[in-house]
Amino acid sequence: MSELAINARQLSRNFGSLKAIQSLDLAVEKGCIYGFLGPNGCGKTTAIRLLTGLLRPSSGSVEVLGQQLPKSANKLRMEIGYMTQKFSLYDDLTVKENLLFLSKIFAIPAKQQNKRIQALLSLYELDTKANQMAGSMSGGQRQRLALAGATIHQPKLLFLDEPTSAVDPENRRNFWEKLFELSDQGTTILVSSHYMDEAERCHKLAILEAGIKRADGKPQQLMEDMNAHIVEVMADDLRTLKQELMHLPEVISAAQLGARLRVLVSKQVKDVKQFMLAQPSVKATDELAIVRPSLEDVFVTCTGQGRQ
Ligand SMILES: Nc1ncnc2c1ncn2[C@@H]1O[C@H](COP(=O)(O)OP(=O)(O)OP(=O)(O)O)[C@@H](O)[C@H]1O
Repeated sequence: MSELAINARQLSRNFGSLKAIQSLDLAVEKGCIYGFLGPNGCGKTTAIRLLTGLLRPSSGSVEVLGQQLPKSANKLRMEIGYMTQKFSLYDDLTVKENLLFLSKIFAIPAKQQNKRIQALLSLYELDTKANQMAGSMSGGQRQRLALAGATIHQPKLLFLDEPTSAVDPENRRNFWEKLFELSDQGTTILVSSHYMDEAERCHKLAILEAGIKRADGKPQQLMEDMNAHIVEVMADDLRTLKQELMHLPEVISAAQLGARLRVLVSKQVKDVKQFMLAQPSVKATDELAIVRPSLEDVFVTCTGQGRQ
């Protein structure tokens, strides 16, 4: 087995009576991009804060880069990078000043600071922005600066909390290119997201709901192991059909996608076409197609979101 960058056992954190994280077991292999996928409030930030040593667990244990948390939190600070959900740099400092400030915090020797900053400015395409106030940059530029800041000390392990929630698809794609480059160089990355396409790019991921890990594994494996058939139906009255289907215990979810209804049916049903044709709103002439699962289907199946 590969070495683990993160090894959490039965990790829990309560806030009063709220169980924000419950009995989380997590094994993140070194060099991997690991995703936390889940809706708002499911505990992604809390889990990240526990894994960075910023928050103490109510119970359970965490080992990060071979060291116990929270005991070794200070020592680990130099080995991990953390890009928080909100832009955490200074709006009223220039791009270069922000990086210079961070290089001092992370005790980069004075002689190396300039070289490291220039390398980051070039890598994150910020050369022409070096003297611009961070507060006046676009969302994509701020995000690249935040990543430059989080990696200034070349951490072995990088935590990114919903890093692309405020940027357009092209900037998101570019950002992921940078993450793959970091991963290729051996950095382990744990990234939280609620975007399915983003989760699909991860080597492995965990699906969280209400503080509980509902599933984990490689995205492809999670899709292959799904305990549901997926049928797309083209019928005249999709709204009525949807209402009809949602009353059936075998139906996990039904979502309209343009002119089709995408229906997830439990694998307890052996012949899913026959099952669909037995519904009053489905006619024998309606188009029915069994399709391959997506990560969103996995998510809906293991969190019960489709029934809400
Ligand atoms: N310091 C705190 N005190 C009390 N409750 C908290 C605290 N931090 C988090 N919580 C609660 O714990 C739950 C999980 O919050 P968390 O921020 O970890 O979720 P999240 O998945 O990161 O959400 P989002 O995607 O909206 O950032 C929420 O119900 C939140 O209100």
